[in-house]
Amino acid sequence: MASSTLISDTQPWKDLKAHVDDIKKSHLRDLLSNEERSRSMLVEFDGILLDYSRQQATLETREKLFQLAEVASLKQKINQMYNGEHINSTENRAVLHVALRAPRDAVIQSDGKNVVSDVWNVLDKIKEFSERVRSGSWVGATGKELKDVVAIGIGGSFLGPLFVHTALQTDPEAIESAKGRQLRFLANVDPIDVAKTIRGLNPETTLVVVVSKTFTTAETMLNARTLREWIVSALGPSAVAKHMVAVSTNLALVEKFGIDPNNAFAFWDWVGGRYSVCSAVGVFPLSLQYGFSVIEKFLKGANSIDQHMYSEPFERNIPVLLGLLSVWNVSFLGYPARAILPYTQALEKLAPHIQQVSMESNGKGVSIDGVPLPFEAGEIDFGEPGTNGQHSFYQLIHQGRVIPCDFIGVVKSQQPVYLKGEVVSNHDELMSNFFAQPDALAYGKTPQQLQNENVPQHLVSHKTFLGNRPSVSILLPSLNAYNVGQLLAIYEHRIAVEGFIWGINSFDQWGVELGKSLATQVRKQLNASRTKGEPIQGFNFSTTTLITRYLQASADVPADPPTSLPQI
Ligand SMILES: O=P(O)(O)OC[C@H]1O[C@](O)(CO)[C@@H](O)[C@@H]1O
Repeated sequence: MASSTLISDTQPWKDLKAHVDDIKKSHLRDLLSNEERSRSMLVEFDGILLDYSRQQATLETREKLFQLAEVASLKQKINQMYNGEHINSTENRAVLHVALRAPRDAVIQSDGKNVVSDVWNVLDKIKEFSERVRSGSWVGATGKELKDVVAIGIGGSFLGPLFVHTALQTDPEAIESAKGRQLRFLANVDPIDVAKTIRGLNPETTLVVVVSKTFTTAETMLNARTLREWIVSALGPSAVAKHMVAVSTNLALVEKFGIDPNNAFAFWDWVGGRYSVCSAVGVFPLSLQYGFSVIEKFLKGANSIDQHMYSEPFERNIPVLLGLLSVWNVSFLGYPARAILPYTQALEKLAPHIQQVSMESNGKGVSIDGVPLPFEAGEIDFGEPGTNGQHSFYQLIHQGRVIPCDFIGVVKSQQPVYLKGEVVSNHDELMSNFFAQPDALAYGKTPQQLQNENVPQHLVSHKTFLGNRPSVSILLPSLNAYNVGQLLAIYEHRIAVEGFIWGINSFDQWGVELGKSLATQVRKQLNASRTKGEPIQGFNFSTTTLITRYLQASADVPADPPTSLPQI
């Protein structure tokens, strides 16, 4: 396929379009009665079991998707990514988050340089520094141990680390290694978030980590200045050297801010913000909390999937299969959303993280060559852990819109509970739902079944479930640092596969810029109005009215307010 050809102009795309009618004629109820088909839709790798037999797809669909992958040059694109080619063409950057979790002796080149040695130099520095803090040999300005860490960052400099932290909080090994320590995150510029984050913390025992790839993000920098003020007002200006450290690709700005670059942990422009959890962005704050050895297992888990993605034939390649099926659901069956439904509370921050990775990566309107797409790319991701979600939005999933679901279950609970007299453990109860829901969605319930159950006629249509609603089931052996790394990499690669097929650039994010620059204009006018009484100008009637109302109603805010730190 010529590089400027849209994927939708290719024969395999057209074949899949034509195939939709055949698929829509069959019901999952019937497809699932074919055991041979179901068997061939099970894939196992390194303890993970993927079952995609509840997709509205046959073996013929799969074959056609492989033909689409072929014409989209999927294998070549994966290789280009792993070989450090500048596949993020609009920013002229390589995309090498796989290098962040490669073993020490691996060789991954970018621009003629083996980046793995740079990665391990930073990992060694993280290990050394975090051990000093954890052992109490690095202390605060008043000689007290730094037991509490606040990581300031937003978007990719927040969501991934929060997801991993939340997952590890229930892992016995991680709990043990985090005893007596606290890790908190500060993302939103809302002063309420600042107040909540520092509530109950003592600056004397707190280490603040400013995490920002660019070190220019407005929210992060304002929060960093606020917490610097919190430290300085309690301990004096010299305390910054002991209480503030940074993670960034922009060490010059780190220094300008007043943080010693020796206490900064670098990463590189070939790491996209939303793909940065395996860089110092995640590894540093998480190592402070759990110790480097726990976080190294997380990196090893991600690396296991990186190797699988690179070398496994597509028929058994978990991220490739998932990516192709997502394209099938979105672009052919017309289901634009996906629900991420982990049946473990430990993964409650998986969906928020994947929202960014997926929607910032694939929410694009043009091809990588800048040609408007004649189809809609990207997926709307949302989710909640089961069973909570069942009591929230599952009604819509069962009887309203068709939303392909990812069910994620864990064989061994990290915190099993067995109550005397109960028939099943709490974990069995949870997993009963994990096994039941996909079949409820797939089979549904027919009017005939309801009539056989003597349901009154006027309720039959209300109680009917059409079924034929697709899902995948992913079963993990347990949930520890290693498995969390595997799961992260599966989603990262699946999203890349979707983008490679759609022929878009999954690694830039120009769509976040417009709102940011408009906010700058508003900020300037708020300032000019408050300090010089200038009228609001240059906006439409609606925006002018809203801003003016805001200014009038908050007129008691002094033009040059005294410094105050939020307190709740
Ligand atoms: O790490 P930084 O540079 O502060 O950026 C934070 C986030 O902001 C974004 O640019 C979106 O606004 C994300 O892509 C990024 O993860």
